[in-house]
Amino acid sequence: MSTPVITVEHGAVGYDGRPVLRDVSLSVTAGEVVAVLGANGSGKSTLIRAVLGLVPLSTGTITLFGQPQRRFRQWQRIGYVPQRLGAGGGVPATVREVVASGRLARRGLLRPPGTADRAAVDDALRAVGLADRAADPVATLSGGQQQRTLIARALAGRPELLILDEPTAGVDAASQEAFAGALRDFVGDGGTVLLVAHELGPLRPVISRAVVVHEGGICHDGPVPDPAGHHAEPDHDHVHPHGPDEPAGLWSS
Ligand SMILES: Nc1ncnc2c1ncn2[C@@H]1O[C@H](COP(=O)(O)OP(=O)(O)OP(=O)(O)O)[C@@H](O)[C@H]1O
Repeated sequence: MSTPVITVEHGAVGYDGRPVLRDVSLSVTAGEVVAVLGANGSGKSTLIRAVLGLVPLSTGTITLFGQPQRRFRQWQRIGYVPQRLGAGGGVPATVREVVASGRLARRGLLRPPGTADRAAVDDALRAVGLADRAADPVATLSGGQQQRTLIARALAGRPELLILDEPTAGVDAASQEAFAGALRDFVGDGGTVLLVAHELGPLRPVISRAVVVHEGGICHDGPVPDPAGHHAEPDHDHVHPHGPDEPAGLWSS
């Protein structure tokens, strides 16, 4: 069997002494698309930030591509798209410039972009359906298109593992479809994906496994669970309390 791309063993994370994740174990193998689901504040972002080494584990271990995280130096193998901070107004850069910045770790700051860099940027723009917007300032794009630009930036680095925090939250349907297609191509080329999501929408057929975080632990690891009955309806507003046996807010809270 191939070496897992990500292994978390008995991982715990706390902020200011307050535990957020307790005894979390997770393994992701090459070619998987794993969705991390769970209610607001359950610790989904914390889990992927721990994998990326952005927050330290208080106990437990993480390995990346078979190497202990603390000794891992090949961060260019991983592309990361953080949670969107809202409309990023005032960014004067063009779409191409933002996507090209995803090549910096590969080529080094002092070397001018070469043919391979330009090809990687073109491929990434095409993958997310933004080739025709390459010359436009990012600020003139819709929120969904801006999010696609950030995904293209991560893809331009030609990572083997893509980690995304709520890539489709608040994103228009066309962008969600474009992103699902880009993910499918990325995985078809041998990539591995770990993403946080609230609603899977068009991503659902691309997801191979779901991990549900609940009260600091993983309460489900397996096939994508069905959103229970009316919870799947877009206008369901979650004003009622959840039943005792339902992982509260599986899809949203
Ligand atoms: N840097 C931080 N310092 C202190 N507490 C934090 C920090 N980041 C997150 N938390 C807290 O840790 C808990 C888990 O947060 P996290 O962002 O991991 O949850 P989440 O499941 O990703 O939530 P959401 O769906 O709202 O993005 C929350 O109670 C949050 O307030």
